[in-house]
Amino acid sequence: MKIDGTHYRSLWWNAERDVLEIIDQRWLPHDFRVIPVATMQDFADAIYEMRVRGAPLIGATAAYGMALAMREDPSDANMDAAWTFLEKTRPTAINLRWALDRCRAALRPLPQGERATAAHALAAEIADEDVEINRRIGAHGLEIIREIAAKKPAGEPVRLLTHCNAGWLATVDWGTATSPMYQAHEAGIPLHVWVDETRPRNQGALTAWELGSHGVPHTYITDNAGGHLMQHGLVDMVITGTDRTTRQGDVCNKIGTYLKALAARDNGVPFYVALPSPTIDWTVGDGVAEIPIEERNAREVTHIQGVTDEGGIGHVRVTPEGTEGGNPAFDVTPHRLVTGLITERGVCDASEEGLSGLFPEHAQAAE
Ligand SMILES: CSC[C@H]1O[C@H](OP(=O)(O)O)[C@H](O)[C@@H]1O
Repeated sequence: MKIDGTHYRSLWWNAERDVLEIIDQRWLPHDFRVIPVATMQDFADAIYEMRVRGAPLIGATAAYGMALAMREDPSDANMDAAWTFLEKTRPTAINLRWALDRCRAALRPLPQGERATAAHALAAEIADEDVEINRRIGAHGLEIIREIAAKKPAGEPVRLLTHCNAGWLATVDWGTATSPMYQAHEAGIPLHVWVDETRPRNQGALTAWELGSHGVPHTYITDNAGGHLMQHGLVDMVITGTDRTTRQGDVCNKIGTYLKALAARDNGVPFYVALPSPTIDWTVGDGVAEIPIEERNAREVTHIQGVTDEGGIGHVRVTPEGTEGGNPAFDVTPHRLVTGLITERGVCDASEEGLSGLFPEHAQAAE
């Protein structure tokens, strides 16, 4: 992703300072701050406080956290302690556990003296893989956008609606839902993106910041406007990310996604989900019944963050003093409402057959 002409990933290893550096997303879009992640507590805070956020980016961050743990103490006991310490930071995005499990499986068989080097290499590999997975998702999603564009008068934009930020900032690079947008834009296909604000943390502002940096036309809308826009034929396609998709294609994503899917179905608008395979939880069938939904601090709902008149970043309370807030951070869209899953291996139906067709190695393992 380019920021003022400079390419950035969302996290990177600073070899000179021998430390992981991240973009601290808590202050975006108003303030671009890069911070080091130097201790295990820094890693836990970075994930829980959403300094880094987004399922794939959380996974890559956790892998670097395991690498730090192996530098500090490469014992089995510390590996398990690091796994537990990091895994408990956020319960819903499966990429966190996926990355920690992958690290532990790769490191456990190694002599302790080799673990720190191997862990660091694996974290870098997971980050690089994420970039390539998302690039491929973009290429497959581009073809869907291209098909929609071909049916429109020349020059008329393809109108996409997206919820939350499944963008470059939610991954190491490209984004998942935004990758097809970036690639379509670069291919010269006219786009217009309706960007859901996505209360309560307003990750839509991150998406607006990204799209603006990339020159993609967009409009920031309230979460409740999408159904109206679809009713009036102003949306050609909905595309979102996911934090965990089950083997039968149920999609867990930011709270409010389910409502968008319902409106899309009611208005005949295709609803696609950009799905990197590490976000598939092959152990879960029924997402509504089985996926743990993170309940975050009510202050995220009772207050809102923004730039104050003095130019600083502050919070204001939007509710009466003493009003209780409820803050489930995700919901689950049943696979019946999903038009298709855009993975790095291609597009498939949101079904066990669809996913096992693209990922037979997992289907066989489950038998
Ligand atoms: C590419 S996955 C992004 C996914 O993660 C977001 O959640 P959060 O901002 O709480 O980490 C949101 O659900 C996005 O769709």
